Amino acid sequence: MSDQTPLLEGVSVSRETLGQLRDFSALVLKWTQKINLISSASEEEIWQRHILDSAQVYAAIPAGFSWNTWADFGSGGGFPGIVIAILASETDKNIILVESDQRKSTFLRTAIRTLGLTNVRVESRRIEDLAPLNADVISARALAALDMLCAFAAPHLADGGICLFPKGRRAPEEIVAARASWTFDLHEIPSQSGDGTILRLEGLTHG
Ligand SMILES: C[S@@+](CC[C@H](N)C(=O)[O-])C[C@H]1O[C@@H](n2cnc3c(N)ncnc32)[C@H](O)[C@@H]1O
Repeated sequence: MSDQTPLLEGVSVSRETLGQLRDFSALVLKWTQKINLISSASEEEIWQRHILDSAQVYAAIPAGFSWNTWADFGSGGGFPGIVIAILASETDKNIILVESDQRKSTFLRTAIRTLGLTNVRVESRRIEDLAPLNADVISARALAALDMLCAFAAPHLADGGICLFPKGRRAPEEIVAARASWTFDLHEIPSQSGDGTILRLEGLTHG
């Protein structure tokens, strides 16, 4: 394996992986001119606000936690799902991207093909219509409020599975609202790329 370059705290990547992240970033910038994949379109911004922001979701996996299947809900332009697939591309793990918008799903499949990723597939349908995924990790960025994310995730979590949800300033209110219907152990991991938090939920159950 080639030398590792630090991407952010807890994540170092090979030169090949760094190249794939750059290629993906260029692909998003190209496609976002036609379909609205991200709000900010400058090259510098995409790296900080989207690539690194997604990479830190990967870094939020607890040390020693063993996983095989990661599902990313509402993947949109591939954040964090494609970034996770790139970071895990040198492992034997499986990533599932769930995205209901057909044009975005087409983009995701194009990115997977262009980057030569073999560890990731797209479910082009609504989360509500999925058969149980039995995922060890479920992520979702900018998809819904926390109580709704819990409802989306619960049927698809494997025993001992965890959720990773990046959140902004409204996190405290969303946590209170979610606790009215859901029980979970919560770890709040400060963002390295902005002023948000990654919420890590363990032991999610209804009630
Ligand atoms: C605001 S975008 C966020 C995209 C990406 N996660 C990001 O952070 O850049 C939300 C995405 O979720 C998708 N989406 C919304 N509701 C969904 C559902 N019920 N099932 C599957 N995808 C959904 C939308 O099509 C959209 O692409």
